[in-house]
Amino acid sequence: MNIAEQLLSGILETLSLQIAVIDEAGSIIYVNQSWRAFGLLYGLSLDTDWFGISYLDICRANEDTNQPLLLDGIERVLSGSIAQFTTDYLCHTPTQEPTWLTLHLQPMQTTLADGQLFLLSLTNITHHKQTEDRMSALTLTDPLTGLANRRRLEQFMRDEWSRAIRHQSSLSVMMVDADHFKQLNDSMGHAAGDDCLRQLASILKRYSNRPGDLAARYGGEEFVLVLSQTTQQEAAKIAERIRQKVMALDIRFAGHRLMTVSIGVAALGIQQSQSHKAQHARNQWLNFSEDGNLLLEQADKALYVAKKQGRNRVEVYDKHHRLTVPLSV
Ligand SMILES: Nc1nc2c(ncn2[C@@H]2O[C@H](COP(=O)(O)OP(=O)(O)OP(=O)(O)O)[C@@H](O)[C@H]2O)c(=O)[nH]1
Repeated sequence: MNIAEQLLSGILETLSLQIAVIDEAGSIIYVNQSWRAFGLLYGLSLDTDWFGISYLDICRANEDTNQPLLLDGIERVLSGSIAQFTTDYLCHTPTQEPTWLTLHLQPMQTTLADGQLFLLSLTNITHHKQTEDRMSALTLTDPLTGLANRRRLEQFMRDEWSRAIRHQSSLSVMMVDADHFKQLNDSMGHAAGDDCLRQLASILKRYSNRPGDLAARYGGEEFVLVLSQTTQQEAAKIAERIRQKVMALDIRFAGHRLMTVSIGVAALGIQQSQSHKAQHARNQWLNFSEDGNLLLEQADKALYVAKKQGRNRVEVYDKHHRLTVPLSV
């Protein structure tokens, strides 16, 4: 080997990137040190002879890579129908935490072999994925209380609304608003006000344990609790318990005023029917399924009534006007 060749070989063997060179049939011609080291995680030795093994067969034999999209991408590059292919996949090795890998394949510019050669690289992107997950959790969380923020709530409502209609199950939401909070802030100070909001949030968190439940900060001193598979009556009972738990915090301000909340409850009712008319109406509702906001608006109207009626109370959206989706069975 001359100096340039030694240098090149040194670079390839030192790279953390896993590299393989494959031919038009997908057979491996070369793998670097990182590729061999990754093989250790599957119980292979560093001396494993990779030469001549079909990379396509390796992919087909592994659950993580036996995906139509991935195999199709590789085959299309090898046949020359696309110039290059990149995809991310989650790799479960038998011996370590799942690893996110980016697979990239493209033809090489070389005259070494009779046919075309291709450079295949696998880059570990687990660290980037974890950062991405942390960032997206941050953008969906309210920093003061740790509850979901409004953006997360909107996503969640859309999903739960269409799930409730599809599965013909009930869905309740409640809007919880601290009473006279401006006065509380004025008499106790903003920092103490923040602490009260955190205590209120932790009560709501306790009532949102199932996967279909969510406690969110809607804004300011207003919160929303979404309860899947919960009827209007059940939600009203929970709302009443929450109201009492807030009183039991025994937070006093402006002389002797007790911190309380007003709560508005609204629920999606289900009316089961086999009629053609009901089927038609159901399809119309399904088309309407992005509109979980309707329930929030109704809970907000009920909350307005609770405030008007003197605060520290639970109001349920008028049951004669509540949303009733006709569903076929
Ligand atoms: N400490 C604190 N206060 C907040 C926060 N967000 C909103 N607020 C305060 O909450 C108060 C809400 O006031 P209003 O909308 O008048 O409502 P209220 O005084 O609770 O009156 P009612 O809702 O009618 O009982 C305002 O003074 C806001 O400054 C926050 O993050 N921390």
